[in-house]
Amino acid sequence: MKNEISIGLLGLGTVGSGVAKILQQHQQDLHHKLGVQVSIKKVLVRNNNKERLSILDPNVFTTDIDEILNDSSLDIIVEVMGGMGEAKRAIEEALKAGKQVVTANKDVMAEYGHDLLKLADEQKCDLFYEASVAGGIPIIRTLEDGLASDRISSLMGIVNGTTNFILTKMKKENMSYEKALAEATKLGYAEADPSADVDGLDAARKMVILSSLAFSTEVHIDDVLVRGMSEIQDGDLEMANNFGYTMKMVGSSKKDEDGIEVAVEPIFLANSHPLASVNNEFNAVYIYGDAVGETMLYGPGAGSLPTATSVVSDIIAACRNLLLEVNGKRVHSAQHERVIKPESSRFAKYFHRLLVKDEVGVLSKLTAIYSKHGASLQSVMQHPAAQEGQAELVFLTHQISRQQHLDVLNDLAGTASVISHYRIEGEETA
Ligand SMILES: NC(=O)C1=CN([C@@H]2O[C@H](COP(=O)(O)OP(=O)(O)OC[C@H]3O[C@@H](n4cnc5c(N)ncnc54)[C@H](OP(=O)(O)O)[C@@H]3O)[C@@H](O)[C@H]2O)C=CC1
Ligand SMILES: N[C@@H](CC=O)C(=O)O
Ligand code: NA
Repeated sequence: MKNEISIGLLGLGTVGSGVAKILQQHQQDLHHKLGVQVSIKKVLVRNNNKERLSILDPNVFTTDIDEILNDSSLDIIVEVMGGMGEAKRAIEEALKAGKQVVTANKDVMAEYGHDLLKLADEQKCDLFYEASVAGGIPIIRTLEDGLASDRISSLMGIVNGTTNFILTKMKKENMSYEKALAEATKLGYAEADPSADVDGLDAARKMVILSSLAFSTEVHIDDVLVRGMSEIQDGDLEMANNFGYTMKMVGSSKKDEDGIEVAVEPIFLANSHPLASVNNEFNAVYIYGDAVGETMLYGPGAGSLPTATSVVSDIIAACRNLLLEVNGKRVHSAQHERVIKPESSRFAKYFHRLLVKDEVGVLSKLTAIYSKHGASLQSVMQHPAAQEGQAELVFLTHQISRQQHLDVLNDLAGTASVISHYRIEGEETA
């Protein structure tokens, strides 16, 4: 019977330092819960001249990743380096060496997760990745265990803390986009390359992970429609508010008889929707299951200690499995064939903001385009444009297919310039 479980920690940055703090400061709690000592035996750092966490033994640090991966005395490898190539190799090598792996790396799990989970199954090892999506929120475990009995038909999530922080500051404090991004970066929310956050790729990777789990299907990153923060134009946030909506960067996944659709984009979200009140770096995932109905998980999606709680929760799960000798018992093979919906089968309401010449006949030309594509209009509004002789027109459609939406935008080109356009989710309050 083991009386100590040894950890190799790859990376001591925002998340890694949080993991070290929790493991060191909660030693007694962990010993009580597990009946064994959980010890950090090796820590990978980039160089030895940086100041180190004083709570760690100075002898644990190394700059040689293979010293850790080849150390047969280590039971669990915790990958919190970030990035792709080196992190993926480390996870692979650790699994092949029969070690349990915990990672926070949504980049690797989105791109290579299906194969790595199969390798974990073959090696009878645990590969846990709770922290990879929605930081401190136990969404992976909820989908794998809590809702395992249900059939999930849709997910909608605010799963990127950086962009949610930016949109909150822009709306509530009238802060500039640039200042809000700089603040999110300083607070440790943003990726090493923040373009992954603001261009939507970070959220897209998380939606791949969530959708694959929720629909038991091998969803790929290329299946995700991604639109980033650059789509948002001056005045859009205020316009959303005027119509009873809040702009949010939302990841959404739906599955029905026509297949799966996954998207990450800025949308108009009805103020009455629970996700509309999720602010700052907080995340939330709103799930609809056939049996459970609507349920939502909410919490910090980024930050050192919140994310580290998910990493340590996975470490505890791996420790428990080690002590019971049941590691690698989760079956990860996808149950369903991957069928991705065509644009013509994806339905939503849309917001179109157009700039037109302020002259007679323009409106009838535009409405003719909508009717040509069978796109039913809920409302049309005109606003003064900045430039003399021009006007802004806003069209809100009823539920139309994405194909109709794209066809209308394409035909508008001759009569109007499209300032911005967004999907609308939820019913705005009257
Ligand atoms: N920050 C957050 O809130 C969240 C982060 N994550 C994920 O957690 C992981 C870690 O993120 P985070 O802690 O924020 O990132 P950081 O950049 O803060 O930390 C990564 C650490 O790993 C070190 N490192 C990277 N590669 C190597 C290497 N080859 N050899 C030695 N050291 C290396 C870095 O050193 P150096 O600084 O010298 O480059 C750095 O100290 C990422 O996958 C991220 O996506 C997930 C959820 C939330
Ligand atoms: N950069 C990410 C960190 C957590 O995954 C985010 O902003 O959510
Ligand atoms: Na999580």
